[in-house]
Amino acid sequence: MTSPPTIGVESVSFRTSGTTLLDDVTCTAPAGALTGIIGPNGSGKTTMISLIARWQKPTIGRITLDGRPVDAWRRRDYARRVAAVEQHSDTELDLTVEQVVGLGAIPHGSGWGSPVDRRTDVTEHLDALAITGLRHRTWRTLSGGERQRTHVARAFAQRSAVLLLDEPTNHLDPAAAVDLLAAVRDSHHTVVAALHDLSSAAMFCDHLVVLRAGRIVAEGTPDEVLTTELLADVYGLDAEIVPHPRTGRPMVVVCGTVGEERR
Ligand SMILES: Nc1ncnc2c1ncn2[C@@H]1O[C@H](COP(=O)(O)OP(=O)(O)OP(=O)(O)O)[C@@H](O)[C@H]1O
Repeated sequence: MTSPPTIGVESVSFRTSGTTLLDDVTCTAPAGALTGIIGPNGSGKTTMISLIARWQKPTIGRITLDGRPVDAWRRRDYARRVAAVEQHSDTELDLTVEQVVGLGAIPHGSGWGSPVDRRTDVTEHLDALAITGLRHRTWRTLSGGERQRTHVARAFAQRSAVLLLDEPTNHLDPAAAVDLLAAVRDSHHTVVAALHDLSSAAMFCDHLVVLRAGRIVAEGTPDEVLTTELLADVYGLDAEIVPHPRTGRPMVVVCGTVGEERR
């Protein structure tokens, strides 16, 4: 794996079908860190991931890896450098878990069903996501959470420097969600993850970017960003931020919602 880059989003706007989905967004995902993109439904998190993944192009502005614009890479080289897991990614083919994870190596030219070192590689990623026991299970027999973990193992197998994850803890039970985010955080990728769960964002992210209606509202460490005022303003949540009794990291304690007048 090459060294993880810093991702720069520079004055990016994205418009489609006459609608502005992102409006003059500037933010950074620091190298080797886990950056969480948070914000209410429809605030532009998936759009941001799709632009960094190069699935769509910004209408204005640019996105860079270590200062180099993302469109400067050939498609195959970019696929080696950046692995992405979509929110509703699925596969039509009824592959086994081992084969799906092996698909991650395709940008490197080896594909699945190949030699012993590839099997070892796949085993390592199955272990990291605690799905070794599912190795020979076929896709259609997997639960939502098992599919999600398989997709992340596939992204690990891509041996890229950047991981883009759209709601990676979707479908996961609490322990599986914690294990997945811990594995991602410890993976030494530059990670950008769209997250809904504020407790997970507070616990695992090094850096947070907050979106509302396609605009950046705040950016910084969880300590800097997660405040009672911000959660009331952006989400309409009545919440307290208290230090975690063991780690000291901020913890979001939701008490209810606030009235319209406070938003
Ligand atoms: N092709 C499109 N044309 C018009 N509007 C779109 C299009 N695609 C997405 N949108 C709108 O853009 C906004 C941002 O969508 P996006 O999926 O990026 O939000 P999100 O923050 O990921 O939402 P969620 O948390 O619900 O997944 C939403 O209001 C969505 O309805």
